[in-house]
Amino acid sequence: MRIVVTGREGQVAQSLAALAFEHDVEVVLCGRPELDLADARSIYPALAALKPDAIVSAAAYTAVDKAESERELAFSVNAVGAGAVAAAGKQIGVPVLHLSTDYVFDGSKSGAYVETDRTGPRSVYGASKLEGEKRVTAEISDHAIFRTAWVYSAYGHNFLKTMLRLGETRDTVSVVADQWGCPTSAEDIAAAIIVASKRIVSDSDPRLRGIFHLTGSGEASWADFAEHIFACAGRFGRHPVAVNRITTADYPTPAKRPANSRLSGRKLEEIYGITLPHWQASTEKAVRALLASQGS
Ligand SMILES: NC(=O)C1=CN([C@@H]2O[C@H](COP(=O)(O)OP(=O)(O)OC[C@H]3O[C@@H](n4cnc5c(N)ncnc54)[C@H](OP(=O)(O)O)[C@@H]3O)[C@@H](O)[C@H]2O)C=CC1
Ligand SMILES: Cc1cn([C@H]2C[C@H](O)[C@@H](COP(=O)(O)OP(=O)(O)O[C@H]3O[C@@H](C)C(=O)[C@@H](O)[C@H]3O)O2)c(=O)[nH]c1=O
Ligand SMILES: [Mg+2]
Repeated sequence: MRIVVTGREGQVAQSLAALAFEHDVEVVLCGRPELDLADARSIYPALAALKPDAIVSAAAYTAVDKAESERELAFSVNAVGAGAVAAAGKQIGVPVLHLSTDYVFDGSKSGAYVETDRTGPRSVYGASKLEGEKRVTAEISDHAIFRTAWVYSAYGHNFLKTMLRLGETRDTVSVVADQWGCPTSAEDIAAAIIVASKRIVSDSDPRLRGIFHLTGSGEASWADFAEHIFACAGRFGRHPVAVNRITTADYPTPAKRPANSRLSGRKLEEIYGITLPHWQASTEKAVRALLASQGS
């Protein structure tokens, strides 16, 4: 089975490529210049040429703060581009597995969000991803949308790598303790997406289609996440770094983020039988992989 993935250097794209062999699938990454999400006309020819059995729509404009001043580009990539990927899947005749985000929610709920909860993005990035979800749903019925969150890995840019970089030169890092969510390993997402792709390709059950929440088990504030990252790094010989727990008001950013974007994984568990590992265990794996590759 050949899974064609949008994006080349992205965390999820790279993790899918890394897991292909052990899951006995072929993963082909497809990105710029042939496939440019900001150029909708490039999308169908680039994907069709690769003869996919399933398409994983993982590429996106993910710079949350920058998106506030690049609204047009964010929507062109995350909304129009995502819709064009879905339309291409429909034309080729294969399912589309699309990635979305916890930032579609406003964060005012007290418990974990379920798939049917009302959305209300607080940022341009979140709004552009929500519009992407709507377009994917409108373009192709043979789709699954996976909302994930707080993604980290040894690849690309992410909070875990930012913390390890800051920790190299500091003894204390200030991190917000009043935003809650579910840190999620890109590798765990990739494994789940491969399993889901196999299911969706071979089973026309409508219950496998629609929106699903796909996040690491457990929950954390960004400060909790940072503390755990530094604890893991300490076990691999890094000097201790303290986390100064601050509030959102102490850390102004261009984009507003939800105070609570914990996602419930119950639907995914019930329908696909998939549960991701606890974020703490996967964070330790990612820290180990990163520090081993840096030789520290
Ligand atoms: N990162 C996170 O914390 C979260 C991510 N998500 C969603 O999960 C998905 C995967 O995220 P992640 O792997 O972290 O993403 P990354 O930010 O690591 O990578 C983004 C990818 O999108 C590609 N891309 C950006 N613009 C374009 C464009 N115009 N044309 C083609 N490709 C483009 C990049 O291309 P190139 O390879 O050329 O750099 C890169 O491969 C995204 O849909 C994202 O919205 C959801 C929740 C959390
Ligand atoms: C770097 C840093 C961030 N923060 C805060 C800012 C923010 O509220 C929170 C996270 O900051 P970041 O900018 O790293 O993360 P952010 O870009 O908001 O991450 C998001 O990316 C997109 C793509 C998603 O889809 C989301 O699920 C989420 O992962 O931590 C600190 O408090 N101290 C710090 O030193
Ligand atoms: Mg960021």
